[in-house]
Amino acid sequence: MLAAVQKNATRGDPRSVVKAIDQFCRQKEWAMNVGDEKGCILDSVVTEVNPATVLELGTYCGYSTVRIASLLPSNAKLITLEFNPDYAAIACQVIAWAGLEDKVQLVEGASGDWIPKMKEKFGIETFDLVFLDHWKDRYLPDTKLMEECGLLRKGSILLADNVICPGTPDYLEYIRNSPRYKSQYFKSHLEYTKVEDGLEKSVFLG
Ligand SMILES: O=C(NCCCCCn1ccnc1)c1cc(-c2ccc(F)cc2)cc(O)c1O
Ligand SMILES: [Mg+2]
Repeated sequence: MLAAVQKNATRGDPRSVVKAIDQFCRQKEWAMNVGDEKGCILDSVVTEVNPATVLELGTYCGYSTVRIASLLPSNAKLITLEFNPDYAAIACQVIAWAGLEDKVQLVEGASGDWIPKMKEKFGIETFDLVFLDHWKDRYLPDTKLMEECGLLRKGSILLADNVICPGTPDYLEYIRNSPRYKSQYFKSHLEYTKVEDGLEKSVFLG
């Protein structure tokens, strides 16, 4: 995938990086990027929220990192957490090829360890937008942890990938029944397939 980006995408052109990855995943080898269809929904939410601070849980190869960072205002900060060192190493190069390294802080490690350190390590007060795309059984515990750490403010937006496939049943049940969130489901498809999947957008009400 990285070779395809370096061969087919223009340095410093995030859209060409996104296009090169989508082309590779459609023609050569499926990969678990959020993809072009759900990516458009992600783009519209990022544009609407116009966030100054973003947390991405699950960098993988940096596809959604590039999509989000390319839409951020110049002073905005995107912190992206990746547990797998091999994914992180690729993502770092993909983000650099897109020319977005100044907007992105790629952190390697476990979300459960890093979320409590966000304020002290990165000077973050609260996140305007959180994109959840990591282990599906971590969406719920990490959301509760963000609440406990005071990282969400009235109006913070959580956008969760894969709520249907592979699925995040405990997270959906919690977020849709909690009086502290207002949720909306965006029906779509699993990246590069016809299988149903979707994004759940939730506003923290404080
Ligand atoms: O597992 C996924 N993502 C997490 C990857 C590891 C995250 C590591 N990490 C990062 C930070 N903390 C922990 C994922 C899976 C699929 C999928 C769907 C159908 C299928 F048949 C196979 C796979 C589709 C996605 O869109 C996904 O996001
Ligand atoms: Mg995903």
